[in-house]
Amino acid sequence: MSSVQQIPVVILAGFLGSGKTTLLNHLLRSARGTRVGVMVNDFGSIEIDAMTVAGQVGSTVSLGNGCLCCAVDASELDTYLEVLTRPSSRLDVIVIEASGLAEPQELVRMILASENRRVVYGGLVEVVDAAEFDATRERHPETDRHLAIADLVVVNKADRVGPDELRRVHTAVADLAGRAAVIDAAYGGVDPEFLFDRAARTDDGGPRQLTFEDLDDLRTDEDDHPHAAYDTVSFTADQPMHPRRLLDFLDSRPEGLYRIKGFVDFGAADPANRYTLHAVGRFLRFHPEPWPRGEERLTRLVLIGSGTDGDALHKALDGCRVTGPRDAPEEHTMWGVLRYVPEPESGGAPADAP
Ligand SMILES: Nc1nc2c(ncn2[C@@H]2O[C@H](COP(=O)(O)OP(=O)(O)OP(=O)(O)O)[C@@H](O)[C@H]2O)c(=O)[nH]1
Repeated sequence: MSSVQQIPVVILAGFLGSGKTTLLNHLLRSARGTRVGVMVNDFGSIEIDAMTVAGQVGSTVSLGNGCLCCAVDASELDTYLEVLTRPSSRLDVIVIEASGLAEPQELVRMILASENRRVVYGGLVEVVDAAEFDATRERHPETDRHLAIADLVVVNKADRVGPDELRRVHTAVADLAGRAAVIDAAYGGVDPEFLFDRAARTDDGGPRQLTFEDLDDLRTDEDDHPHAAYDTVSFTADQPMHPRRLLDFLDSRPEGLYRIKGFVDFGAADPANRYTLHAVGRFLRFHPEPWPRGEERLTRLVLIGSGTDGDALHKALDGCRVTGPRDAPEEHTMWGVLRYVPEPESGGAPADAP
């Protein structure tokens, strides 16, 4: 199977004035080497001046720091995704800022249904104004529905409420948000790592290659991002993983476990391929690709969440290892995994749409 470099598409939603643009500007500023493609409804609020505008063609703006912005409405979405996912755009992630009034599930559906093979859904991020939460819910009862389908909720404007009120809002949001991770922030100050992988880019600007240094090198220096506390767990195994047990683990992954990424070795169940695992919120995909020649057969995963129990996650993953010949997976156990492999011709959504 030929592998196609897939680009996560993250949808950023939230009510008018909740702080979406502020968060986006923060992400653009702190993305460092990662090339971010941005789609917004209008350029007005993006601090284009803060960056060097390298060139502008039609409604696409190419920014000096490697970002690409375009102004879209829904009918143009596919066209712009097509442009932004071209290898020549060399983007690592695309963020779509939904307008404050947009129904985010429509956008999520469009991304999941995209026939563009280079597109992979990167999650729905909902921004909530901590100081206006009750009032917003009252005026917009659909808030509850939006939170229920989010993969990550940012309780923004933490600076505008006291610690007790922040805790109360956080808890109320977490109750509504189901399995989404919930993080508090001021001025959108979330670690970009929560939304996308930092690119391990070679100096020649060549295509991005995810390395294990990249996976392991998750910053945890909270001084940098006081409001973005999260936990990461790295897991490595040199025994193959049991497909059914790993799927059981993934199907019941705990609340707050926002992202899982890495490679899985299923051993004799598919000796030819390693499986790239990409989970964001409730979204889960496996992408098989032939083992690179000479590559050590290891499973390596990084799990990122907020309020998760690292020891318990480690233990649960340890329990997914194949312990010996008598523990060999039964016939057909890979079928469960293959349900989460996109169809080669569509790249669309196989098992789980939100
Ligand atoms: N005090 C405080 N103000 C914030 C914070 N985040 C954003 N703001 C301010 O809130 C206002 C709205 O922020 P935006 O980022 O424009 O919000 P938005 O969700 O993009 O708004 P729309 O584009 O209208 O939907 C701006 O004046 C921001 O400076 C925060 O954490 N604390």
